[in-house]
Amino acid sequence: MGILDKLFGGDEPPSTPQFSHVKIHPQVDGGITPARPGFAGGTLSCQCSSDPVVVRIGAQTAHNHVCGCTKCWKPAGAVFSQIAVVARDQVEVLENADKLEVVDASAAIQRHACKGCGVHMYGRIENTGHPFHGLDFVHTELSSDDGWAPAEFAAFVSSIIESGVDPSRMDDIRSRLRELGLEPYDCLSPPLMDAIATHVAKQSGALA
Ligand SMILES: N[C@@H](CCC(=O)N[C@@H](CS)C(=O)NCC(=O)O)C(=O)O
Ligand SMILES: [Zn+2]
Ligand SMILES: [Zn+2]
Repeated sequence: MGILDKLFGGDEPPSTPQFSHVKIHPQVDGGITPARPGFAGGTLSCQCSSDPVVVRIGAQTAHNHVCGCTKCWKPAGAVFSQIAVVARDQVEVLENADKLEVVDASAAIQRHACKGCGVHMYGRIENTGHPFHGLDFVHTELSSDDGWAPAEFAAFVSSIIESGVDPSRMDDIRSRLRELGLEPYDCLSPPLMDAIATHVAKQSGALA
């Protein structure tokens, strides 16, 4: 294929990780930017053009990943969300807190969404017995600051079918995730699943 075909379209789609017709999420589709060493947080803003909700995150996030579940907020057109955790005491609403509402009070993760644009600004676990109590869930793509920890894996991949993705596309989607270095799992990653199981075993007494 000549250079003009490559630039302006030929028969074969380019196959480098930067160019794929399988779209996952805007933060990973063009390749993944590494975290900046020493990065210590920033601010998130919702998508309202006036009076946006602004949230300060006072630390680097951990366990960033793309999530295919139906409950996490996704930007328009994205098949996956991108979500990370940070200690809840590092999350502070700076502006327009009155625009926030909890989308589903019965969910384990209470997602505080903007009533204006629908973006989830943070998800909080209020159940003190939950394995992830103390951690808030945030979408760092809502920040214009550079240096956030990038996605490391893909969670709840099969769940994208529940949003209407044709099951016949799953092989291509899992291949693309692996190409991007995002190992696909149908629940959380093994370290996080082990952490949950350890917590449950300690609560039941099966582990000391
Ligand atoms: N298949 C379900 C999975 C939902 C689910 O379990 N989501 C995970 C990942 S965010 C979770 O921890 N949910 C807890 C919650 O939503 O409160 C769906 O897509 O709705
Ligand atoms: Zn908004
Ligand atoms: Zn999710």
